[in-house]
Amino acid sequence: MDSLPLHAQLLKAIDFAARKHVNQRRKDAAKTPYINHPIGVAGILTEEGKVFDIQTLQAAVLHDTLEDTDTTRDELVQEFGEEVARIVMECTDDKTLPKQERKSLQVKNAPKKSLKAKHVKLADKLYNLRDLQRTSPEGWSPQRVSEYFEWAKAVVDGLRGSNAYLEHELDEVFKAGPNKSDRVEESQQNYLS
Ligand SMILES: Nc1nc2c(ncn2[C@@H]2O[C@H](COP(=O)(O)OP(=O)(O)O)[C@@H](OP(=O)(O)OP(=O)(O)O)[C@H]2O)c(=O)[nH]1
Ligand SMILES: [Mn+2]
Repeated sequence: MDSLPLHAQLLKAIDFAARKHVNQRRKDAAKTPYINHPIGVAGILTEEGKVFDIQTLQAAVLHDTLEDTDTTRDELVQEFGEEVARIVMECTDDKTLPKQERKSLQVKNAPKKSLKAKHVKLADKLYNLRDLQRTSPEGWSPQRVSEYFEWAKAVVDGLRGSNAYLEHELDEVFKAGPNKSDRVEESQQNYLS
């Protein structure tokens, strides 16, 4: 594994995640393939966070495999080594817990995460919040979207001090709030009328 060039190590993670998420879709009306999300999270890390560490990028691509597919920790250790497996574990919620408890544990545990896991978590939240600004998942009320923003802000506050670029982008998202796309549409309508 370590003998592969870095770009091949990253491709291996992308291929692994794509096969694991193959039958999953995002919750948007267009049913976007789920894999767009982990790849986008890794893209945010390089293009906006200036994070180029290979283990962090592999973990970003793999970050939802333990939580949302049949992937095991051992499999990640075998394929990608202990450090990548550890970062993915740090980004994984215990789905056997009730949802409210999972959500409060994310807030409570955010400051205790390793720097690499904090980077992945910041990029994950940034992707999901922008996705919410773009369109609501099917069945989500405006109140549920606002609550997600409020909760995500509490998690992000616990991750601060780890990447100024990502934190700045998140501040912009929080400043605009959940209805950004509505306002853009309105202003475009005004402009056209
Ligand atoms: N905004 C948005 N999110 C979607 C969409 N499709 C799937 N998701 C996923 O849904 C999760 C947020 O929804 P919730 O109802 O709060 O959480 P849950 O799925 O864990 O119960 C995120 O999980 P996560 O990545 O594990 O992150 P986290 O929010 O749990 O930290 C996000 O990736 C979509 O179309 N838009
Ligand atoms: Mn995610």
